[in-house]
Amino acid sequence: MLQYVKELVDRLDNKKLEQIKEVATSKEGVIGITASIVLATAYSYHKHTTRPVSNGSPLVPYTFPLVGSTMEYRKSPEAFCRKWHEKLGPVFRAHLFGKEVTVIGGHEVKEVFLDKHFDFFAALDKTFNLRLLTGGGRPEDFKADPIRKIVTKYLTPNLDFYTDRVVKRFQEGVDDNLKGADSKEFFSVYPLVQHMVAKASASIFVGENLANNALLIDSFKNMVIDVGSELIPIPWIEPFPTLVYIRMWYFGKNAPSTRRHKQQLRAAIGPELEDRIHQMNTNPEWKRPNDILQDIIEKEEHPSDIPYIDFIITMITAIIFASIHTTSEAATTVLYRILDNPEVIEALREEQDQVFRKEGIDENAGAEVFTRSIIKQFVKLDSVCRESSRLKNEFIKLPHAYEGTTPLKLSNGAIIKPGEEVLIDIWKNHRDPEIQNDLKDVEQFKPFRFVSSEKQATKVGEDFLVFGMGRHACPGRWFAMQEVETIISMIIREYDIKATTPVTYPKSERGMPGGKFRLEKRKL
Ligand code: HEM
Repeated sequence: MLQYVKELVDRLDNKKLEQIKEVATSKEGVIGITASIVLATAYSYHKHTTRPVSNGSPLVPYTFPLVGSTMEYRKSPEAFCRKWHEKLGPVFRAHLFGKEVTVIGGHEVKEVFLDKHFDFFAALDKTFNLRLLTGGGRPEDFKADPIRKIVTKYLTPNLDFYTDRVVKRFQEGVDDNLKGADSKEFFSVYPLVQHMVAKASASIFVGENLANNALLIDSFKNMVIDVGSELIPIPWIEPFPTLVYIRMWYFGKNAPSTRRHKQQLRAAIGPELEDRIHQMNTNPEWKRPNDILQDIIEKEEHPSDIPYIDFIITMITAIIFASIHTTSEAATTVLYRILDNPEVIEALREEQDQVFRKEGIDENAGAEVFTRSIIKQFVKLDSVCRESSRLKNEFIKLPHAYEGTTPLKLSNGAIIKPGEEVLIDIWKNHRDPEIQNDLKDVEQFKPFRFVSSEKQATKVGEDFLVFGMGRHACPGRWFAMQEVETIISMIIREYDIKATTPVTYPKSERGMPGGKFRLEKRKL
């Protein structure tokens, strides 16, 4: 029945969805939805008695249908992963987030990441559909492929070229926060690095001029957080894809924060776009700005059936969603590890001095020395970044939808049916000594363990899944890690940093490390 309703909603246009909203919020609608939920629950309860095996995989037993094992997982994802891996092995079935799914860890993750029939974005769309959430664009414009192409063609090959402006904007980001003071205690790392990342990324994505626009920077920083905070999972909705879908659409249509960000992006990018097109058409002397926006204008075809500005805003929105929060969170994770292990700071400063001496760089030089080729020589720093990311609170995530047309049998016997989703168990692979190539003390943070191992922080594999793996592995990872490593390099070179309260690490799947810290200009 629910599948039928889902298909119905998929075929509806916005006007009809408005009508559904009216019905859903009426008294009769509420009674109808409640009755459907009760009926579906009863049906599901009847169907799901505790079975030892499901679709060829051992099944995590659960008592209550619909809820399944979600509560057990959310109470302590780590305990859940540990317990069920020990009992059931690297691949098992579990009723999580509203449905039975196959959870895949161990070497078998390759069978998902390397199979072209598995699609991360198709699965993500069901719980985080960017088009619905931002209330704009056409379904095909919010796909990964065009964004992947833009990142791969225009961003990654030009990272060296962009170094100067990145460093300048990082510096500005710190100055904005210190407001002329030499020292300040911060409540948390995230807002500081998020501001730095947003400014530097904006200067590359939409250009130097727009990176000075405070409202646009506000959207770069807060769009993802505002949308994400509206989507805190509601356990009673999760089992009903149609309700999840309506919730996203309703939020995208009506939430004041969505409207604000859409308006801010349009108000900033619209006039800039008009001006650039005017200049390109009329002024042969015009100096072409070097940024991703200009690359898109000149080299990307735009669909003729949507206004040009909508196309551009859709692209920029998708890039913002992929890049700003992810990179800021990564930098936050690394910086807290360093604050928690202050001896690392001295080792990293020594590494900088050694590289500077080798390259004949004056030891009093400013942050502009952190070019890509210099950053690449900071192997200790890179190891700290990989190790911090390996131990991050990543548990069971990265849903992948199986888009093959016939059932697929994994090597362990698990059957994946067309249309089903699998989830990846990052926690297991990041802590399994065998997968980790016989690393010792896998639970411990050992900052320099990857120094001589050819395992850079951007090197994906079954032992490092932060950026996914295979042909859809994150194409922005070189840019992201360069930003993270430049931020850390700059901060430790120019400031003394010290945790002023104990660093805390989240035990749940949401959240980041926390704790206050002090930044103080170094007296060299
Ligand atoms: C530390 C920061 C980042 C993390 C942790 C991260 C993580 C990920 C992950 C897990 C995926 C899915 C991979 C898969 O399906 O196997 C992904 C895909 C993607 N990421 Fe990132 N990402 C980061 C930064 C960025 C940046 C800075 C950009 C762009 C400038 C970016 C653009 C993309 C795109 C376009 C895809 C889709 C690739 C495809 O499906 O072909 N990411 N990212």
